[in-house]
Amino acid sequence: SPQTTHTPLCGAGSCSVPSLQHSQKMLRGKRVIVTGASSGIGEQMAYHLARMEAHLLLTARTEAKLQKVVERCLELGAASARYISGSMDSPSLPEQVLREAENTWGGLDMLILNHIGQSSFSYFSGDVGHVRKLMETNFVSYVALATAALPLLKESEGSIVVVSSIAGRIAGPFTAPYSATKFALDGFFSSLRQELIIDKVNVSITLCILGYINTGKPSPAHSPKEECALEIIRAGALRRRELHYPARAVGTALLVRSIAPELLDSLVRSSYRLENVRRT
Ligand SMILES: NC(=O)C1=CN([C@@H]2O[C@H](COP(=O)(O)OP(=O)(O)OC[C@H]3O[C@@H](n4cnc5c(N)ncnc54)[C@H](OP(=O)(O)O)[C@@H]3O)[C@@H](O)[C@H]2O)C=CC1
Ligand SMILES: C[C@H](CCC(=O)O)[C@H]1CC[C@H]2[C@@H]3C(=O)C[C@@H]4C[C@H](O)CC[C@]4(C)[C@H]3CC[C@]12C
Repeated sequence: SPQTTHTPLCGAGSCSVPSLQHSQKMLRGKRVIVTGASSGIGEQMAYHLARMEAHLLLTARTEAKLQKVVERCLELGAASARYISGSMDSPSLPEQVLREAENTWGGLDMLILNHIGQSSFSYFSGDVGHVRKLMETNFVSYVALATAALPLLKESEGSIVVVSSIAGRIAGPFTAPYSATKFALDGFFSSLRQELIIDKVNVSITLCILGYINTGKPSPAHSPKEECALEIIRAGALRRRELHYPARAVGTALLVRSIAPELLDSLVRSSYRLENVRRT
């Protein structure tokens, strides 16, 4: 299928699981856009890609942070690194980002969609305006970026990587707007993947279903952002349909949901200390 036929990863009859080194080498000299690259998982993806000697175009709102990330990427060995700052709730930014890639590189190999707007962990406040804005930032801009990138990715037989969450597969409480944006990503990009396969277009779409990742202070309960970032890049390079990270936690939750959804809902509800959750 177009999801798996791009680059032969192992010789006939040899390995079936390509090595980490192999997927890293596959990115040398490739032209990659990473959104939400000024902090967290996106920043770590930029550093891994820099070590792999990729060409990088990074985006986020905060120019001062992007400048520092670009400098570090160049120190780490990026073939080139630049940025565009702006908010992804602006309808013109996705086109601008893709124009920059076309003008500077003449093409694109991988689009990593990772940014998210501000969300809080609280009861739904009834603020429909917030839902609309978050849909623009977390969902519509992903669609706009992928749409603008598709002609270039068709030419290079490249890849789209969509960073989503377990909250985009299993709706727990206190994340209604965020969860809605992540469910929407699954619907859109899984449908688009089907169309690309029907049309024999060799552009892969990898949907990343992440559990809780440590993007702040070190915590044994959360998975490390550095490893998570590497797994996302690797899944994209290998043209996987989905990444589940951390594999065991996400896999178990999805399995329990498919067998006993009400049991899972109740386990999720009882895992929170309700007195700590805000109502506004
Ligand atoms: N951390 C976790 O536990 C989990 C994360 N995920 C997913 O991983 C991805 C990365 O998350 P994480 O690293 O934690 O997030 P962070 O909050 O650390 O980073 C978010 C990035 O998006 C940028 N950003 C924020 N608002 C906007 C905006 N309006 N327009 C453009 N860029 C914006 C931020 O930079 P700036 O403020 O400069 O704009 C930053 O670079 C997300 O898709 C998230 O849903 C999924 C499951 C769990
Ligand atoms: C509770 C979820 C993890 C379940 C698990 O352990 O498997 C979390 C996974 C993603 C989180 C959300 C996220 O990353 C975006 C926001 C970040 C803010 O700092 C807090 C609110 C979030 C909506 C956050 C909420 C918990 C998760 C859904």
